[in-house]
Amino acid sequence: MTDLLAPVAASSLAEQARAALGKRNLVFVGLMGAGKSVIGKMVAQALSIPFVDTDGEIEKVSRMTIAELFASYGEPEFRALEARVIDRLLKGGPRVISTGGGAFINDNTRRLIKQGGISVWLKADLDVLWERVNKRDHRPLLKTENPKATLENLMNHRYPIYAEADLTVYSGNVRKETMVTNVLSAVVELAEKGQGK
Ligand SMILES: Nc1ncnc2c1ncn2[C@@H]1O[C@H](COP(=O)(O)OP(=O)(O)OP(=O)(O)O)[C@@H](O)[C@H]1O
Ligand SMILES: O=C(O)C1=C[C@@H](O)[C@@H](O)[C@H](O)C1
Ligand SMILES: [Mg+2]
Repeated sequence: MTDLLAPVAASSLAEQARAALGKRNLVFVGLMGAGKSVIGKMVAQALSIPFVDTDGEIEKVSRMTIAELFASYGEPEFRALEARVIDRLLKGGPRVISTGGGAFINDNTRRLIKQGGISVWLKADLDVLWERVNKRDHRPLLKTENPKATLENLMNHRYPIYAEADLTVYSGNVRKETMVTNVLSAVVELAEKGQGK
């Protein structure tokens, strides 16, 4: 009997989260490998609202890969373009927006996100992140002699800033579906606390 009831409970959580969100965007932030793209897309499906990944959108508008953008124009230009793209995307809510790892660290972009949506930090430990990112080598910031140490330095610098997000959801070695449930529950809880902005 419990199994038969489970899908009803799951769909009502998504409905509650969707109602709590209203016209606002749900914006995923966090370090490379935290799961912003993959979990963001699944959360958007659960909420039946559009999903957009800012790295993908930047690559689309520039017709270049992120690695090419960094190589040709440098990080400051990339951050300026990222801020413009995010500003535009935030204006079309409700959406789930998964940002690149450095977006929320940029003061201008963080201010835009705080104004334009509910932010969710997917927080993960170094070993979990490393396990996920070391399988591919397309991330320009990790093209260093010791990429794991670079990732750790980024964590030390960025975690206090990601902590400014409205919600923090721990992204450990749990199933992706569990992550989706945890995110939806956090959105509902935020609204229940009356802090849903
Ligand atoms: N909970 C999870 N369980 C298993 N694998 C996961 C989980 N979350 C993410 N992954 C995997 O980790 C990898 C990195 O995830 P993803 O690309 O979503 O990270 P990201 O936060 O978007 O990183 P980036 O900032 O580089 O875009 C992917 O292969 C994804 O399938
Ligand atoms: O953490 C970062 O600063 C980055 C993460 C990626 O998502 C890309 O946005 C880019 O590689 C920079
Ligand atoms: Mg991503």
